[in-house]
Amino acid sequence: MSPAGLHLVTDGRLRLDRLLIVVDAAVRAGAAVVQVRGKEASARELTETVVAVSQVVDDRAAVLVNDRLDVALAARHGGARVDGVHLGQDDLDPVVARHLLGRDALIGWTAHRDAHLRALASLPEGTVDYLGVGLVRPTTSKADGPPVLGVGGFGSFALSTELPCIAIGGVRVTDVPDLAAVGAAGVAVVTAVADAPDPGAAAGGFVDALGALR
Ligand SMILES: Cc1ncc(COP(=O)(O)OP(=O)(O)O)c(N)n1
Ligand SMILES: Cc1nc(C(=O)O)sc1CCOP(=O)(O)O
Ligand SMILES: [Mg+2]
Repeated sequence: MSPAGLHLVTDGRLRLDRLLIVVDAAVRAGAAVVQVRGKEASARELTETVVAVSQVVDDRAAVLVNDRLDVALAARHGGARVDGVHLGQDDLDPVVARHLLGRDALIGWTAHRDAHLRALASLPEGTVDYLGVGLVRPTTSKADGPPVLGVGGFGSFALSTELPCIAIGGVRVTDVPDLAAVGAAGVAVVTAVADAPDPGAAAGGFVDALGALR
């Protein structure tokens, strides 16, 4: 399963009915990955959201769970197709996630410092499939986010790893050509799609911009 393309990261502020409309529009437009993120949700609420997202997505995109390996496993146990997880540096060990989710799962890890690359190098080969690297620009979607790298900082980081790097943090559709030119395999967005007047059109803009550069 390839991590390349547009990742829609869901906006935990949205009600479930609106969230599913945004997910459906983004996937219809060609988003490759939907990452379900709900920082305030209980494990049970987040599992219900993952199951509902998985039903809407069907086989049109990969479904990942942000942070919560337990939720990914619970949703799978309930019969939902969950393809993997996106883990941060403070989340469960990706080695444990790989062990529990299996060889075919898609596992992403957040990285934006040299120390993260050293930690990556200490993992068994094949543990992590891609890196989420940001911030590209300031964002209102993550409290206490990491420092802004800008496109140049993202590019330097991407050069120092062989794993595909997904750019995140305030990414706009007009950033895509520059990000792709410095090595982005894809981009992950919350606001640029969820807050757009027409989320499907916004997602389609990203998909077209990424596709035009392949
Ligand atoms: C694609 C992608 N990249 C990075 C992140 C950030 O993950 P994390 O550091 O765990 O921060 P939270 O999303 O948990 O606030 C991501 N979610 N997706
Ligand atoms: C969830 C998340 N993680 C980031 C990181 O850099 O680790 S930035 C981010 C939020 C991205 O949302 P938007 O597209 O609205 O800026
Ligand atoms: Mg996290």
